[in-house]
Amino acid sequence: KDDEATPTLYDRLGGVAAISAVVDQFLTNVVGDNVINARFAATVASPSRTQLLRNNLIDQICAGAGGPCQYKGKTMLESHKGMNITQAEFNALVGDLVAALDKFKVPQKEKDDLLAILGPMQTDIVGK
Ligand code: HEM
Repeated sequence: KDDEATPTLYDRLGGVAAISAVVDQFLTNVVGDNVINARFAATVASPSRTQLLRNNLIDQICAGAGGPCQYKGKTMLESHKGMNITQAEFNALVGDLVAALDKFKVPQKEKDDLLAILGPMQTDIVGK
């Protein structure tokens, strides 16, 4: 029966409102993270650009988790090409995301499931 099906990660995370709150905390963490915040200086200096990144991240996580959103941004390869992002920078960003998930007490299973969606994107982001 439908209502006995395993809920999607989207539902288990708490829907788009909960995802938006995590993304906002994540962006706050990134801005305070000296390992990577210089990468986002131009973004943070522009409210419209910050807004676009926020919306793209929410849509990306919502859609990846099986929610009713559509990611409208560039591919991960396109958006990070030419940046030469290091593994250490990638790990720092993931750490900022985990800290945001922890702040909202997202359970280990849901953290693992989300990181399993985002982790493989590393191949299109690091060293490009
Ligand atoms: C799993 C890891 C990551 C994900 C899911 C991710 C996701 C995204 C998304 C959705 C965008 C917007 C694409 C668009 O504008 O169409 C973006 C842009 C960007 N990302 Fe990442 N990213 C990741 C890792 C990183 C890392 C490690 C860095 C650098 C330390 C980084 C730096 C940037 C920058 C500077 C932009 C451009 C923002 C702007 O247009 O103002 N990303 N990323």
